[in-house]
Amino acid sequence: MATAKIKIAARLRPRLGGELVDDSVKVEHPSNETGESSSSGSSGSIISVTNPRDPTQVFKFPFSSCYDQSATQEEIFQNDVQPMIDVVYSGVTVTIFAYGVTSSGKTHTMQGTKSDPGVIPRVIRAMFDKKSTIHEHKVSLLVSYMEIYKDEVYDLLVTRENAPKLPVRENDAGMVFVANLTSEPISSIEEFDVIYNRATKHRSVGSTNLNHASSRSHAVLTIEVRMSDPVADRSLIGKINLVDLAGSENNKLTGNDASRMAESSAINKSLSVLGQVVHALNQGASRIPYRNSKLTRILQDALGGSSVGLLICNLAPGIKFRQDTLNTLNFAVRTKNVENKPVINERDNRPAPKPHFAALAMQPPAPKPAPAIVQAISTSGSSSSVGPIRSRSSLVPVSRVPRVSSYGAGGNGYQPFALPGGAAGRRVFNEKIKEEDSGDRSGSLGLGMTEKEIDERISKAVEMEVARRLEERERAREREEEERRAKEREVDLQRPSSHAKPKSPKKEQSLPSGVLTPLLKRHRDLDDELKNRLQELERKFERGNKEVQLADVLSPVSKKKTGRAYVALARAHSEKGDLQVALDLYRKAESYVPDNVKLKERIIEIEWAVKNDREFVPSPKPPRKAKGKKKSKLAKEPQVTEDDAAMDVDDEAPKHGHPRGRTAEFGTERTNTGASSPTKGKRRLDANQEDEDSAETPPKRQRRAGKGKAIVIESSDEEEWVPPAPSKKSKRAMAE
Ligand SMILES: Nc1ncnc2c1ncn2[C@@H]1O[C@H](COP(=O)(O)OP(=O)(O)OP(=O)(O)O)[C@@H](O)[C@H]1O
Repeated sequence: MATAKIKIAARLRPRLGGELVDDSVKVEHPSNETGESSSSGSSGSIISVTNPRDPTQVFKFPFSSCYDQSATQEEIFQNDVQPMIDVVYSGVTVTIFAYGVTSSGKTHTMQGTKSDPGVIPRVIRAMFDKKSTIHEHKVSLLVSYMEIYKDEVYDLLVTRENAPKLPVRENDAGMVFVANLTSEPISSIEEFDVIYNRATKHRSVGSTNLNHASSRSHAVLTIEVRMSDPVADRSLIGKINLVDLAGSENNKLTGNDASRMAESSAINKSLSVLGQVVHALNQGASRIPYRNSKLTRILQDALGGSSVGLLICNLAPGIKFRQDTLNTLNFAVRTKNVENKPVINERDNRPAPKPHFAALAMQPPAPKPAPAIVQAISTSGSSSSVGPIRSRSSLVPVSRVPRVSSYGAGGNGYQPFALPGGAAGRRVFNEKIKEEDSGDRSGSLGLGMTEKEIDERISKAVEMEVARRLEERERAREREEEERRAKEREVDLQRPSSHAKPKSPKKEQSLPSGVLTPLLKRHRDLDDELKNRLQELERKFERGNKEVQLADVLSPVSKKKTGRAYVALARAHSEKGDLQVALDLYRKAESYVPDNVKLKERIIEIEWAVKNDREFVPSPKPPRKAKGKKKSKLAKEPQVTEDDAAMDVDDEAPKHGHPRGRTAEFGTERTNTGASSPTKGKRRLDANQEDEDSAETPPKRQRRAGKGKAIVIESSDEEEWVPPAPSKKSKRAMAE
């Protein structure tokens, strides 16, 4: 199947009033034969940025289209967007997204102004122009518009008061869609304008120091074209997703207040996941973290999926934004290597014979690869014969009726990013949709079932599956137990009679009744306990698995930071007495710093306290009692509490030296000792202590921590470890 790389266009916006003039970011065009530099958007252009650390050095970023301050909206549209319209009309999904730091001109590029319209109004005009040239098919256009605000999806076509948070779902073919998003038919540009202007007012916009009308959400406008061929009884569905991302924000510059900060953090987080997704795709990772944010989940098809992509990188000029410009350009460089496998989205509308229910489990035929036109606009030009499009199998049993968009059914369950694919497998569903049209089932997903019913079915299926697996495991465990008992019996029988224990079969038979009852009860109790443990293990595994998957994609430094954050939270809960919550948080921390021995010890201690319903008091380590020279040597060492040791999750700190400045982030907080330690009531979380520990000899370690801790684990009554008084003999030896 043909592949198409995401095309990149970079656009440097003009200086705004009050911005300083400098040349730190420039667009350079190649010169033609007459020595004049060619126009914006011509191939061979580069963006050059001076190195913030060394002004003599310049970073150069070549992209297929680079637009300078003088570039017009029309130029960008003609060069990069117009060719996509034919792709959409060939039944392929196209995604165009504007990316860049706040105030870099994303909204200006995508939306523009009345006097200087941007990509969106131009696309609409081009879509209607193209429509008017098609006579052999019945063509209809539909619009849907959503925003992702603080990681929740809202429909912009309904008023905000009526707009619930919309769930993001995945159909059986692995395509992601936003459930219950409305889509309205549009028959003219004027009609679109009315809908769009009304919807744009619903979008979350706020003022920051950098942009008085800053987008606080990611907005996705989708125009869908449905072309039905009445002769062949099939239809093609093309889509164009126009995405105006919110800009990444440096909060030192934005001057955001608390509520803006919350928005900003959601924006930055989703953009950071976007970066991780692109990185993982470039690395060929087995797991791409699409699910870590709604934005990436919704853009899944555009990133490594089956749509054709164009990324417009918006850049703000000047030194003030230079670091952001470099970040944006680095993101663009990585995105340019992402390969998609575009497919034609075709439907067969012929009615199918009533199927046997087993046919519902049938895999839909592989979608057709995209036509040559996609190749023409692809910058990669690479093509390979890899298998059918990426499609993940559903977790739900195959007999479940797959969900499809309510094509022609009033908009519920509309799939802006889904490619429902081929023909025969879908006939069944089309028929069901028709059946549903005649009935009145509001909230139905086009299958004669309401969403609630489908959800119930899913949870039932999942419950049954879990019950089945547990039962299977239980049976396997019983079998093992039975085998073990049989072996034991065999060994007993083979034992020579001289060594025979009183537990001979004869004796067992002669056991008085009543003796067995408590034994059987105990066996049942053990059985129950085992079952509980199994369930707990299963829960732990699932929980751990999620964290481990997340930890997989983080850098070592981020892992440690996350681990520390969890430890700090856990400690706060432990101090409040929320031991179960604290325990969960410590376990989460462990997923990020799995090798931290002290953390493991802490987990064991709290597990013990929770299990035995005891209070958990992280006791301070008693001051060391030493005499003579030894005492003065020890007195110089910083006193570290037991609690410190367990919290220490940073193992990268230097072996010697003092707490570093950065440890203040998670590394300093009040001790509960009030001891006159050199940390003056602050607790260190750096690695010095751990390193010192590991340098100690085993007996010394045992004396210092192991022995005291072991007592705490074994018995909560003996929390303090007091060194034993030296014997007379050792006193004599010391005196000598
Ligand atoms: N090419 C351009 N020509 C003229 N003005 C521009 C251009 N690009 C951006 N601007 C102006 O710069 C300001 C910021 O642009 P815009 O709101 O589009 O940024 P943004 O990247 O969408 O910001 P945010 O992420 O905060 O929403 C606006 O006043 C806009 O009119």
